[in-house]
Amino acid sequence: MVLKINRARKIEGEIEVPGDKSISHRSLILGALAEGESQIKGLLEGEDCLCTLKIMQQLGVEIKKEKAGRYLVKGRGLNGLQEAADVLDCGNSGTSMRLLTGLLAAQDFYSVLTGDKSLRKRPMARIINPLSSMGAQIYSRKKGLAPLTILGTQLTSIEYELPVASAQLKSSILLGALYSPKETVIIEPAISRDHTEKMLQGAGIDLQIEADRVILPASCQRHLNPFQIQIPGDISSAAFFIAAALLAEKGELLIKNVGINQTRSGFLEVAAAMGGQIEILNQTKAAGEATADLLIKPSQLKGIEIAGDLIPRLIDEIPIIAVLAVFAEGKTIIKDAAELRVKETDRISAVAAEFKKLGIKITENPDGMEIQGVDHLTGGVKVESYHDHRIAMSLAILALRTCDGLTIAGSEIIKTSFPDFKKLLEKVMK
Ligand SMILES: O=C(O)C1=C[C@@H](OP(=O)(O)O)[C@@H](O)[C@H](O)C1
Ligand SMILES: C=C(OP(=O)(O)O)C(=O)O
Repeated sequence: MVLKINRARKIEGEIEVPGDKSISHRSLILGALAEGESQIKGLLEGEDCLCTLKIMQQLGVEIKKEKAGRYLVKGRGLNGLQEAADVLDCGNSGTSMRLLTGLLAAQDFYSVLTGDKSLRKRPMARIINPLSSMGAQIYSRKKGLAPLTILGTQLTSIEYELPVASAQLKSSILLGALYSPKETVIIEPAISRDHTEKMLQGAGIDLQIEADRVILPASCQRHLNPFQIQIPGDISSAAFFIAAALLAEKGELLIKNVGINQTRSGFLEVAAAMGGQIEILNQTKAAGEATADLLIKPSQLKGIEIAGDLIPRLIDEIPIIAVLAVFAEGKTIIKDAAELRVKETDRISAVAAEFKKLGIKITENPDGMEIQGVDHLTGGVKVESYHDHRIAMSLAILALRTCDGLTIAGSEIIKTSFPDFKKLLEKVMK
């Protein structure tokens, strides 16, 4: 599917973005493991989360849709999942595959997890290795690639230092560790998103969080309480609209009810450091997660350096930060972000290749990129999504500042995380 986006000088209005993708996956999984019925409001109905939803149903969990975004999950307890009759398809979703592998490794049945062409190229050895040390029996294609075959078994605990700051890896180990009576310790090289920890604690699991580690104390009898959750708007989706409003010439955009959890909100810090005018209003907490309304005004941006521990706190926002950098004065340098090479596509080379088509000066480095700001972009060319939703949406926002717009090929992939992206963008383009 091809998406044509034209120049927009004014971005204005009041919107809400769909529910947080990370929290949506976790609500479905943890709801299924709870003892009783959980109610989820604001679930993201993007394809990634719908894959998790379908897999939980295949594992015997009853999940009822009451209305848009509102679901009842009939939890079966930690030991109530059933063997699925078929292969479990994670589609494009790394979160589904990595979290569910940890969970399924500890069940007393056999499972096979697969995914689309992109997911079958993404590294799974990072979860297979620690889970195998816990006793898991997981078989993969060469180099740890999916499909994965899992012969569920009793897992033991682990003390493990993560080789990368990855919330998927941390969560995968934690889900498996719930089934071990011994203590598990996970040490992080830098803080990654902590939704799993917050939600497990919220469901009554004793979990200790220290500066660089998460500890699941020994326990013979763990169980999860059912919960009610209102999922906040996804800051990773909001980032596209924040960028559109910052780069506009005129207007003002209010985005209501966005999750601003500290471990996720690095984008807001970067946008502010670049000179972006973003007011954080009506801060509150919903289900342990900080939320706020964001008021964004057109801003003159300047280039900065982005590196170190900040990277995991904005990892999915780097393609859209690269778009901000194109229209910032001076140079923006992004370092320590080699993880971008193993996302839905290699996001460093995808951004570099597509920006070069537009005449933007960008240098690709092994762990990041350097972008020189421009005054003016002609556009009028066809660019590619690389089957990556965040690349497609970043290019759509870039198009708003080109004279002749852009045509984005492969835009159907946007539905993995933001099905109404185009509709919402058209609503605020004036
Ligand atoms: O745990 C999660 O929900 C996610 C963690 C991040 O991946 P990594 O754990 O691979 O960094 C992020 O890129 C992904 O979109 C969602
Ligand atoms: C990397 C992403 O997701 P996942 O790893 O779940 O495919 C993303 O949404 O940008």
